Amino acid sequence: MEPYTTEHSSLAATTTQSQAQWATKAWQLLSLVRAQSPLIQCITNFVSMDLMANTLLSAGASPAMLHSVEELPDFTPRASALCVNIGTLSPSWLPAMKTAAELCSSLGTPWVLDPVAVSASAFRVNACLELLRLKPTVVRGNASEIIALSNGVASFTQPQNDAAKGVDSIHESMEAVEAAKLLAQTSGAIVAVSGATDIVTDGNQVVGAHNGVAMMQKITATGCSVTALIAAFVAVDKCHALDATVSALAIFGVAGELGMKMAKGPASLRMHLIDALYGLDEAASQSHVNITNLS
Ligand SMILES: Nc1ncnc2c1ncn2[C@@H]1O[C@H](COP(=O)(O)OP(=O)(O)OP(=O)(O)O)[C@@H](O)[C@H]1O
Ligand SMILES: Cc1ncsc1CCO
Ligand SMILES: [Mg+2]
Repeated sequence: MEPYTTEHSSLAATTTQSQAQWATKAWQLLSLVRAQSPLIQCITNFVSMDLMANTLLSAGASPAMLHSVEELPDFTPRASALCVNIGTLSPSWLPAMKTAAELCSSLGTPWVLDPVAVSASAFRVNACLELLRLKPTVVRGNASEIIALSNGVASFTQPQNDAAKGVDSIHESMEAVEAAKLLAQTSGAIVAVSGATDIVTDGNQVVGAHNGVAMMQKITATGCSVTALIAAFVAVDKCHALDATVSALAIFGVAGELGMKMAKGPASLRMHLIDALYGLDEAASQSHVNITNLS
């Protein structure tokens, strides 16, 4: 296999990549994660810690769930990327999230924000707006979260998200394309919307990953976990954050598809998805990764 490095110009982001080229890229980035085992600091919710850490491990990365503000000056500079997730946010956690994000931004370390249930409260919206000011490399949410956050950024108020169901989306990802583009333009982040088609945009280019199975929504924290996987992929290809983001989403989706062949329901899918991610090979990547340029 031809080695993939950030200097590898033939695989630089373009709007005209074929599906086969995207599949090659996704496989090469997964291979880089396995080879480099980037240290990924996760400041995340209590629900997701286990699945997130196991997702990172099975992909070849090295997770560390450190969130004490006292440790950040020592530890965060050693991380290759940071994942911040507000799922079970409380006031005592926010300073650590902000301090870690500030450290990463000042060090040029990529960091990724997951705005879980952002429309649930004014506290969450304000926390996300403060975190967005610290320049995340990527924001990944479900469609309802990205629509709400994009509206919140535009109006600087708590979004009216009439029927949001807590952490679960009530919108399809394709409904959030314009909100994602606006959020990317206003924040400077790559924005990813998970769903049947995962949408990724830099505010101009829009790419879709058409992998995964619907039952992944029935396992809590699959979204949180793919956000951490995005952090691992961006860690090994900092210069192409859009490509790394869509590759991580596609690879996680492929693991879901392969895992589903052996699963009987959400609990066994959770186990088989992790096994499939661990064992995913080049042939499966080439035949299953389904990324297309949507604009
Ligand atoms: N209808 C679907 N078909 C295929 N894959 C899907 C579908 N919906 C979601 N997924 C996949 O499931 C994973 C989780 O996405 P989801 O949108 O459910 O995240 P989320 O709502 O943030 O989850 P959580 O908050 O529980 O972590 C992603 O990898 C996504 O691609
Ligand atoms: C269920 C749940 N509640 C807060 S965070 C979380 C995990 C999925 O986002
Ligand atoms: Mg979520």
